[in-house]
Amino acid sequence: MTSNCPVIKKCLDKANSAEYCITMCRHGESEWNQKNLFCGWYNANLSKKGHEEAKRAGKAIKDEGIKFDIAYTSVLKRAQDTLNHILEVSGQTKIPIVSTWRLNERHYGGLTGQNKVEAVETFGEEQVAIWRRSYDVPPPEMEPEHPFYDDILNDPIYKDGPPREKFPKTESLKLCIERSMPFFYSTVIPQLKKGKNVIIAAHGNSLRGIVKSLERMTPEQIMGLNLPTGIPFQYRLDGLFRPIGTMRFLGDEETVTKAIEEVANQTKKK
Ligand SMILES: O=C(O)[C@H](O)COP(=O)(O)O
Repeated sequence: MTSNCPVIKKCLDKANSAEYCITMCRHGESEWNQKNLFCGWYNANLSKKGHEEAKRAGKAIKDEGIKFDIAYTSVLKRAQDTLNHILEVSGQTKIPIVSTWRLNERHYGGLTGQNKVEAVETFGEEQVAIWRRSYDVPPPEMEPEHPFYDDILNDPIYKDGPPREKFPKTESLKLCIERSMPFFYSTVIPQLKKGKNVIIAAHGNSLRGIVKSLERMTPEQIMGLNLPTGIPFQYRLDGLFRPIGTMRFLGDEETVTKAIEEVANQTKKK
């Protein structure tokens, strides 16, 4: 794209010249992933397999010689423990880590704690697929009598937010993006602008929201995106933070494809 306007030309030159790289990774398998339960804001542990996945993610980053200046993660331990494994294995435990609820998994509302296959038996495959992968249709709200309502609302990990009056009862991907992307643009992008190497360790849907925003995907396109647990991926970005090419996973294609299919098929009977 070209322009004779000096201001536009300067902007285009900047966009075409600058290049940034950001690494992101969904947490390793959690104990609730292992039980095939909707998890959302419940603070589940990593499973044994999830710890191993996170260590493998660290090895992949170490083998590529990727060095970070700063790391971002959610307030949920499955993402924080994944990040710690990555930084320990790749020998960079001294970098600053910022944890924020804004990078939390999307809140799964009343589905939290439900088995995904049983949810399909109750609500039907199409409805569950819409709740899992659509852009703006949230699952049913988590009501005060929900078995995990108090555990989540009163979890001390939320002492710094969100405020009680804005504490979510459920989230669509759109609502998740509305609290994650302001953080991304106001906090993460400025670090990239300063030439810092950034890693974000977060969750399947909070990362889908970042990918949708970066790639300017339509609601139809984002429906088809599933992210595997514990496999880092990178974007190269131009001066306007638009992706140069698509996401690149740090793993062999067969492993990545199989892991993505497993996520997509979690609602199917084994
Ligand atoms: O929160 C959860 O249940 C999972 O981490 C994401 O689940 P999904 O892949 O069904 O959205």
